[in-house]
Amino acid sequence: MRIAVTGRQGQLAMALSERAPHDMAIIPCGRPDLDLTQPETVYRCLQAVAPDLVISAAAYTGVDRAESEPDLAYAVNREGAAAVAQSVAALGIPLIHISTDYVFEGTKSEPYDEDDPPLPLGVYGASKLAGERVVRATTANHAILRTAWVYSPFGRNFLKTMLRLAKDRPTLRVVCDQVGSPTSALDLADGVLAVARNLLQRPREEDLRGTFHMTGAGIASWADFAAEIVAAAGRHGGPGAAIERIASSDYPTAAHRPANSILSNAKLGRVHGVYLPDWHQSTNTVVRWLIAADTLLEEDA
Ligand SMILES: NC(=O)C1=CN([C@@H]2O[C@H](COP(=O)(O)OP(=O)(O)OC[C@H]3O[C@@H](n4cnc5c(N)ncnc54)[C@H](OP(=O)(O)O)[C@@H]3O)[C@@H](O)[C@H]2O)C=CC1
Ligand SMILES: Cc1cn([C@H]2C[C@H](O)[C@@H](COP(=O)(O)OP(=O)(O)O[C@H]3O[C@@H](C)C(=O)[C@@H](O)[C@H]3O)O2)c(=O)[nH]c1=O
Ligand SMILES: [Mg+2]
Repeated sequence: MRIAVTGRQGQLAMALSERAPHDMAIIPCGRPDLDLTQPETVYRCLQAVAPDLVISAAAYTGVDRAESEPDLAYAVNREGAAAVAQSVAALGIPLIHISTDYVFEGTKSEPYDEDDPPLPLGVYGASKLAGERVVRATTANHAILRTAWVYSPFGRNFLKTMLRLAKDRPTLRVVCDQVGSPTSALDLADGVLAVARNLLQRPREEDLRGTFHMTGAGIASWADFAAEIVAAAGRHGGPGAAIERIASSDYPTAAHRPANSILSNAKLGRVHGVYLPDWHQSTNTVVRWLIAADTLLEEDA
């Protein structure tokens, strides 16, 4: 199976290359060959790659930056998604499109289901929701997978920020009134590839198509997640720090974020038979990986 993935250095794109089994070839497609802000490059690139399926992993992911760059956020997350969706429709192949918990307002007291009404609080979430809508309107042969709080050894993420800050500071101030499910990009890659296999092997099953939630098992506040990150760092000889639990009102940011980001993964399990592991163990795995890599770098120097 040939699988084209948009984005080269993105967390999920890197994790997909890392985790793909031998019968799946991952072909990363990125700038300048495939630029989501240049729609004509998208079809040209995907047609040349001639994949069996496309995973749309590239996106504008700067949540705070998007508030002051809405045009670019929409160009990538809506128009770029449209270009990918039109290309897969023309090629007659399935699409896996990745979306986010930030399409929700976060006021529900229970985990969000796929058919709960979205109401994004910021530009990033609104642009991603616009991308979902254009995918649904363009090709029926899709799975939209909403994930959340992605961390990995690659790219930029909260886990790496915490390890970096812990090197310089005795105390990290972290919000405790936003809850969600931290999701390792490596676990996410396994889940996405399992869905890809289902879509390719069962082309006529409509139930496998549509919108699904896919996050790590278990829940945490950002402060809980930070505490687990520094605890894992302590176990593996990394930097230590105390976590001060604060309210979102004491950590002003350009974008508002949902208080409840918890997504129900029940439909994904029932329909696709996919279950991601609990975030605690995966956090430990990623922290250990990063500290080992850092130690190697220091030995090189
Ligand atoms: N990170 C998170 O916490 C979450 C992410 N998501 C969604 O999951 C998906 C994967 O996220 P993640 O891997 O973390 O993203 P990253 O921010 O790590 O990577 C984004 C990727 O998008 C690429 N990209 C940005 N602009 C363009 C463009 N104009 N043309 C082509 N490529 C572009 C980047 O390219 P380059 O390699 O050149 O830099 C990069 O590879 C995204 O759809 C995101 O919205 C959903 C929930 C949580
Ligand atoms: C760095 C830092 C952040 N925070 C807060 C700010 C924010 O409310 C929360 C998370 O901050 P971040 O900016 O790292 O995370 P953020 O960019 O909001 O992460 C989001 O990214 C997009 C792409 C998604 O799709 C979401 O699922 C989610 O993962 O933690 C602290 O309280 N203390 C800190 O030192
Ligand atoms: Mg951020």
